[in-house]
Amino acid sequence: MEGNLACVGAIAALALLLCSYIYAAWLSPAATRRRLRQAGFDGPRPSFPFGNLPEITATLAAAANSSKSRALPLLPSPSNNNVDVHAAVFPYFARWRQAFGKVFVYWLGTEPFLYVSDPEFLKAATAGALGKLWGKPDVFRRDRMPMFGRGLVMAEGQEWATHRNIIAPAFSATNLKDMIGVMQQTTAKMLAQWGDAVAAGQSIIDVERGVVQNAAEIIAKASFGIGDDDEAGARVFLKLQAMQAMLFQSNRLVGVPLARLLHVRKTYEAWRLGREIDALLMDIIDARRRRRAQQQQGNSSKDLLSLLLAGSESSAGAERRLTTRELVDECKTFFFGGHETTALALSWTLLMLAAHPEWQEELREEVAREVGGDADAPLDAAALGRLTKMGWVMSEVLRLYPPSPNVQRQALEDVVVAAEGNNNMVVPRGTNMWVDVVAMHRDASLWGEDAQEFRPERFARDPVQGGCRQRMGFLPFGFGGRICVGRNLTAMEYRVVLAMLLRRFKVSVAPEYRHEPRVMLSLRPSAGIHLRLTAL
Ligand code: HEM
Repeated sequence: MEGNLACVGAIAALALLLCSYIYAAWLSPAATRRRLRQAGFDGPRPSFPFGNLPEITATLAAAANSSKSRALPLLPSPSNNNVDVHAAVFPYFARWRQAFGKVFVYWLGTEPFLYVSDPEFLKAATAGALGKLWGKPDVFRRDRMPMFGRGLVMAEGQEWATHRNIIAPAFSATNLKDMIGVMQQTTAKMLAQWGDAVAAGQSIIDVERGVVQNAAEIIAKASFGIGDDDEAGARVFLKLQAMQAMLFQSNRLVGVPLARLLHVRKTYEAWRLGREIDALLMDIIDARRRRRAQQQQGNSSKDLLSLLLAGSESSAGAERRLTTRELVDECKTFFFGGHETTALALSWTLLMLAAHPEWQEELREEVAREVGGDADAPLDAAALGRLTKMGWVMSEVLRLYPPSPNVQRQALEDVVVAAEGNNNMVVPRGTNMWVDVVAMHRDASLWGEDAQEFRPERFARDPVQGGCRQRMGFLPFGFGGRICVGRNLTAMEYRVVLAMLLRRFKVSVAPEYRHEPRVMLSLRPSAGIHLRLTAL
């Protein structure tokens, strides 16, 4: 009798599981699809359970197969003016945009995505009070957990607001000034290595590789004060890099039900490495807390971790202290969110300056004028702040090659978007939004006929928007309350590294460089950026 009851119980539990699976994987997406169609959103036809992933994969494979002939010209020429980076990195979006316009719906597995490359629509859907109706997509949360944990990038609601209030002040101009020394010291090491290579006759350098490694070291030192001779720090740094490499390789079927089962080994590996990193960071943080307590606030460290510890203990941030666990996640967030993005901005800049020697010379002159020519003298924040032309160049590079090529949201509630002619459109709760930053940044209807060209002077006329015809058309750091918290740190690091480099070397494009930008989380070169360096 008891055996029968247990059997019935197990069958009922299984049936319940099956029903909830059918609801989540099939019925609920089908209802959302109907509602999106009724609201007037068109798009390519999805199939169950992969959505539009097969078409995305096939388009990318076709592009990769013909990649030998697909290198783009760096500059348009009479024989080849196909400089359309957007079509090269997102061929499927480029095709769907032609068919369905700048706003449409596509599906990753059973997850609906509202594709947006129209700044007017974006404003109508997110401005003012509507901003609160959008959170971060659940579908990416699990995949990104090993990198960001519950850090600021992933936090929601009151939790996010509390963390942001404690973290934002750490990135103030005054605090960042104290990090210039670390940036200068680390960069000097990289430049010395390049100098040795050039002196030994190896003048062609993959600058992307060096700049990424340099940025990783800077962020590790700036975030949690890891010194060159710090053993625990060095271990955590190597493991963070290993985790980055591993997550990078796993090409997951986002949104496809049960697809995680295909990646059990990688998921386990990421989890194991994640636990090791967490344990090392916890030790570092606990030791720092103890040191702070002994020195009674007299700690001389000026890294982000110290500032967060101080911020979460001071009266200004007294709503709540960040726990050690939360601090671990924030340190990881700074590492994964902060170094590669900054390094890519710098790498693409070096390429642009190599291809536009007149701008390279302009910046070199500006550095000599404002910062001085002594390569060993300490840099100061005021002088770096006067590098106006360098600021235009940074904005123009972030426009043409935004390291974060998209921004994502998910509707926490039904969102009513006011459309033309009083036709309100309802975006159903749970719908994800994919803002195609690359498409908007290269749209001739927003930027003019020279949209594909490198013209930093557009930011001389309009330093904030670069002359973009719509307010939300330039979004290298995202938008709204969730705009990148680290953008001032990036601006500072960019100026330090570029000023030091331009004083020491001239750069030109090496014959082996192939211009094949691609997207793997970030917008990056396919095989490094090879430049010829000439010592000055
Ligand atoms: C060129 C460099 C960088 C780029 C292009 C970039 C881009 C972005 C973008 C697009 C977002 C999402 C904004 C949104 O959802 O609307 C973001 C958020 C964020 N970034 Fe950056 N970022 C850069 C540098 C950094 C640095 C140096 C750090 C820290 C050290 C950092 C930390 C963060 C954090 C913590 C968030 C989450 C903010 C929140 O949700 O409140 N980023 N960044």
